[in-house]
Amino acid sequence: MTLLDKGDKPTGGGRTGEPLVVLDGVNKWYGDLHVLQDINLSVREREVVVVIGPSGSGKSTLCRTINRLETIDSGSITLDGQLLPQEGKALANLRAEVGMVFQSFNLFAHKSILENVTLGPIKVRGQGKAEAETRARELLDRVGVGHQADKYPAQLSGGQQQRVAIARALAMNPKVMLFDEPTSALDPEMIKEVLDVMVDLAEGGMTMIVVTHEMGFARTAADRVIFMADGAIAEENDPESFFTNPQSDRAKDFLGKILKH
Ligand SMILES: Nc1ncnc2c1ncn2[C@@H]1O[C@H](COP(=O)(O)OP(=O)(O)OP(=O)(O)O)[C@@H](O)[C@H]1O
Repeated sequence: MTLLDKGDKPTGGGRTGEPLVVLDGVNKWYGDLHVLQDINLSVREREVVVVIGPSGSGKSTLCRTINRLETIDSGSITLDGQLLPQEGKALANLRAEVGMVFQSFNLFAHKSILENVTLGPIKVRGQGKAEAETRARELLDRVGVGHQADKYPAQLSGGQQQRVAIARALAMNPKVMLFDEPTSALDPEMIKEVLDVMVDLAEGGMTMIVVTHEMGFARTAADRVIFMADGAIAEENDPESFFTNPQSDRAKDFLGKILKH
């Protein structure tokens, strides 16, 4: 079973559709550090883009600019043709359309699992409680934690909490899901359960941008791998070509190190 049937997504012939998230000449500085350097990136509907690169290369910052957790200094970012708003209600609505899953699960400790998932739909989307709860239970079932709905985050394993975080993002019916190292804080046996949910999402046609060190996921689920170095997109390719024939010395060096582990 997939979390989203292909039929739920617009069809465009082939696996991917129209450009959905478009970054055009995006630059960002932290003081003197040019953390994002002229980023041009177009992610299409239903495309799964995996972003890899050395520590400090700007991967998280890239994700955070896409849902405006960070502002940019120049260039533009559009979602479905709309410029990303900077503030106010429009920004809250935008965040609802861009689901984000972080390394740390960021669940509300004093709310039940069910409440964690219904909060956004009720507060931001204006859904009724009953409708939000029905949808939340459905999503929690689908990520395999439906039986934990009445518990609190501390009573769940890390892998279970991360699956709740994914359900919480999906409850807002996002157009795109961003994952920033979603398995980095997990014990090895829990990594697979989270990756399985992500593969399921990818197969279901969700548009995804995933920062990860899980090269198995990149090889099997990605349509495209982007290699970042020093704040720039140094190289991009389909996974097969990227992993078998990286072009730049930086990418070769990076893969040499990461694939040894
Ligand atoms: N709020 C901030 N203020 C100043 N510098 C920052 C800030 N956030 C990140 N940086 C710096 O920006 C650079 C890019 O950071 P970023 O977290 O985007 O990299 P990354 O590729 O995701 O790294 P990692 O794989 O280690 O998470 C780093 O040098 C980091 O120290």
